[in-house]
Amino acid sequence: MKGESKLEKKQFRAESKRLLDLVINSIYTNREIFLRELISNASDAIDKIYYKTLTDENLVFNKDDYYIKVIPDKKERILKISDTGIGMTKEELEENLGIIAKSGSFAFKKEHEIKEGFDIIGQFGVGFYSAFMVADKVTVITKALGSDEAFKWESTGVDGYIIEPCEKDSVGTDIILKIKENTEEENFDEYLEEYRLKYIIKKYSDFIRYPIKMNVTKRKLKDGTENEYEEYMEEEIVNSMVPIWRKNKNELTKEDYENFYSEKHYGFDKPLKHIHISVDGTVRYNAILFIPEKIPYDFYTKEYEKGLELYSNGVLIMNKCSDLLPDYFSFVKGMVDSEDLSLNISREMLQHTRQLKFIAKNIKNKIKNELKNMLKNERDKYEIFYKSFGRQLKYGVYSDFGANKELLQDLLMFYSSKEKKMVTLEEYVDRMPEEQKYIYYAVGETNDRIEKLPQIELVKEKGYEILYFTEDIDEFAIKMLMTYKDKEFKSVSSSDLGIETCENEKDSNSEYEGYKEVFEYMKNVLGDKVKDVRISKRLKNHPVCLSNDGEISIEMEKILNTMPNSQNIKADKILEINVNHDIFKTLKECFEKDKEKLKLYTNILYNQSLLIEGLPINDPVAFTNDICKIMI
Ligand SMILES: Nc1ncnc2c1ncn2[C@@H]1O[C@H](COP(=O)(O)OP(=O)(O)OP(=O)(O)O)[C@@H](O)[C@H]1O
Repeated sequence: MKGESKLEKKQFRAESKRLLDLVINSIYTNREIFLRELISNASDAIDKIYYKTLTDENLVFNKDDYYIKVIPDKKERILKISDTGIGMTKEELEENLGIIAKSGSFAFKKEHEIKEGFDIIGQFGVGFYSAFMVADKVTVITKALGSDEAFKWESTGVDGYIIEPCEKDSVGTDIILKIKENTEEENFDEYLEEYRLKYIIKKYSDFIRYPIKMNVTKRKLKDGTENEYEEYMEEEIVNSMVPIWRKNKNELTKEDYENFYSEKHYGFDKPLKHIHISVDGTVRYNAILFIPEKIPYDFYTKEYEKGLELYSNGVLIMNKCSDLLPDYFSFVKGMVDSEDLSLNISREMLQHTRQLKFIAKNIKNKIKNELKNMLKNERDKYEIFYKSFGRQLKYGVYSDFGANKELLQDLLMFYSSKEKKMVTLEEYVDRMPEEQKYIYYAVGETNDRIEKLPQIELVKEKGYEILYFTEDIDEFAIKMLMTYKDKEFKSVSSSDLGIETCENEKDSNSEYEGYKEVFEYMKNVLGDKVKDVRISKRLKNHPVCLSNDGEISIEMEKILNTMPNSQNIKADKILEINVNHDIFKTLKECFEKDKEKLKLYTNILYNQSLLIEGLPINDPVAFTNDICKIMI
């Protein structure tokens, strides 16, 4: 044996050199994942032993004998990752670590025709080399199952590797990394720090199914003293092994989910609702999703990143996989773990999105159903949710040209003039009187302000319910929706309300005929500020209001004009005059006797109608001067 121990320095194969360079410099965006890769390899190696014991009756798998140990040595700048897995023979060392991108695990899988339910993570054969991102030199000491020889593989990177026999007592593999010296840009010391290693293990490998052990520093009171402490080392299992999402729902309490929510830093609040999904179909996956109670501070900003954590068989692949959530459910937090994902080489992105698409669609429906159930059975909770995230659902109705409106329409709620609380569209439509043609809504800054709008008088008098829209997005979403259960939406400010007034049309028209000139004159005074001046059919007590013709409402004009690059979009405004109000007599008198006064009054009335609408007055100084003129 010893006679053979001539140093065999071998070159990596040519294509491997280039690949090694690629691994070290560009495949991974984050150095710390080297530990995830090495731990995944160790876990695979233990899986392989386990698999052998299933098929070889001479072997027994004693769970306690199988673990991974991470041992940092700050002084020597050494980080060692040991496992009690299957180990490698000399040939396997040569094959697996001499040719980059040759995955022994993939070959093992093929060779043993591994069936469902038994999963080995490695498949590309590059993970191991990520060690060179943090180490100058990597040494592998390994003894294969069933062999009494051990071998050492050593490399400092692109210049090749050596393999020589060595001593090792037990079956398994030690990966020994000589950690690089710090540079100006990079702090490599952190990969020797206990707390940092623990953090990385927890982050990426918490759910590896074998124990990952580490000796950790603890403190205790020194014997015979009252306040002197001494440090000692104790072995600890760092990972939690069985992930909560693989547990049976019945075993878990609300607190378990809440703890998971805060451990994972999904939010500082308590989740309003959790959804635990286990799917065992064509694509198998487990997921735990949360609907938060409170809006994350950056939720309605550009900085907010939606997405779910994505695990492949217990190993974290992506922190925020945005493809898993549609924008309208971007408030959902949580994770997905699947055994069936096709990963790409760095495990950072997914090569094929078919499985991911399937999972995303599934998740979307689950969230929708959960929200529907909440709305039906836990109304108070739903209202809390809606207060925080209702706006996002409305954006969902509006965006993508209304592609998701059907899915979301039953989740919408608005404040009702009648019920004095939030109601759904279904509730509104179900109690509509038979003769009511439209779903009426009014737009304003607050419910109180809408309540006082002159425009709502007629609809209210008719006894019809009005939905109050107080958020910018509301009217845009509703315009996209167009109808709900075949009922069209109608703004109380639109020129045609579709309500038959009590006075017959002829009467009011003849009245209009009589005063046509007055309105024509007023229209001329206002020029193109308004499209028309008309008799109001909706006003009961108030003298004037604005309404609009066409698709763009006055509220929409307001919102559109606050946007960058707004094209000064204008609603077609109608100045409506209440002919039953005394003001009308005054206007008529002025028309006959004092045209200058009629001009003055017209401008004042117009500006008043703007104020009621919450629109800016073009010339506030002129307006106050006009008011003064009538005071003196
Ligand atoms: N600790 C270990 N014990 C036994 N064999 C190992 C160990 N580490 C690596 N190997 C062998 O070396 C091969 C190459 O490892 P490497 O991490 O480069 O690729 P992989 O795990 O197969 O794929 P991936 O790129 O997905 O990580 C593995 O497939 C495995 O056969």
